[in-house]
Amino acid sequence: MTGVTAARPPGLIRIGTRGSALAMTQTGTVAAAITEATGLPTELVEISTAGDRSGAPVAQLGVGVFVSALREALAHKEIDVAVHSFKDLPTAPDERLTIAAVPTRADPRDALITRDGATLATLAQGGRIGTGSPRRIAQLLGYRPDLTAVPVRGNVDTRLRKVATGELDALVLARAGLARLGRVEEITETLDPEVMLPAPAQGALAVECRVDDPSVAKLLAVLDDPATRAAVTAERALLATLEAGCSVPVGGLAEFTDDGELRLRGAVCGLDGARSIRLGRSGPVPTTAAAARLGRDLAAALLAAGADTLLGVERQRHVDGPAGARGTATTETQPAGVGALGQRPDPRRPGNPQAQ
Ligand SMILES: NCc1[nH]cc(CCC(=O)O)c1CC(=O)O
Repeated sequence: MTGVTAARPPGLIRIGTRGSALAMTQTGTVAAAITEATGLPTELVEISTAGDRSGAPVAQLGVGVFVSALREALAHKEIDVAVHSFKDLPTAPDERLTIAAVPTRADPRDALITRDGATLATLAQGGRIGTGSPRRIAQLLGYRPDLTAVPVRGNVDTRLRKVATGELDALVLARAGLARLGRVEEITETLDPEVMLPAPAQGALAVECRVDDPSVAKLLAVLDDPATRAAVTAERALLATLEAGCSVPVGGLAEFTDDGELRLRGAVCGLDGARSIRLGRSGPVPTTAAAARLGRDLAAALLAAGADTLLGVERQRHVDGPAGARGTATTETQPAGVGALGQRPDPRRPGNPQAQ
């Protein structure tokens, strides 16, 4: 890929994507929606990311492994638009870029796949369950301490085959990914967020362009779903304030209630699953700033309830003053022995918990 732009047809929108089946499918959907809404032609540009090239566990590769190469190509004008799984985006903003659209989210929950119809409750004692995600491992062990988590990488087919052949007894994947690949029929159980709180922004896409390209930003705006944007903004503000990336056990899910308020649930887990702190908070979110405040407020409440100890991070307790959001809904703090449980594997993110 080069920065050459001269030869393209007028109006052609170049959309960068990872090459995985999941990424190609979701980017194809966004491309079709752009053409539908604007009449402009699109071209998919496949970009290989560090996360695609390495087979190492994502928790070790660090934040942004599926994203950085796409963002560089976008910033350098090799593409006009980048489509990401929103949950793969680092919380630190890229000042060169803007998320011009957050399309309507798919089902954000996690899904369990087993061979014989077993559910998480009925899986055989001591079963081997495939996931390398610290968030999933912690919550699985919190519910079923007898299970063994086995790290898996690779495409969805490879992973599903490991269940079919008996190498694994079960697998946990995002429902949205399976749905986009047309594989929902493989799902044995869609996990209740009370047991398995999804990753912040799971099931949502981020459609990015350059800040200095307002004409493309304007085109993309038609794809934006304000309700999804509000929910994801709250979840991501929670994550950012907890200074957590995709490699630490933090769950977050925001949903609109019937009376139009946003209800945000958050979970911070010790890595061994023995202890987790779950809290909820809801409030009106007339603006995205209010949604972000809801997320920061819930993060502050979680930190005050012991999440800082659980994450193994020493940090200032100070977070924004009281905000518009009302009420703490739920608190389920599992038994406690306060101690040096989850040693945080990844003390990156220097910076300011207020960032974002
Ligand atoms: N980190 C990998 C990743 N990024 C997005 C998805 C699924 C689709 C989504 O959440 O939008 C997945 C796979 C998984 O977690 O099962």
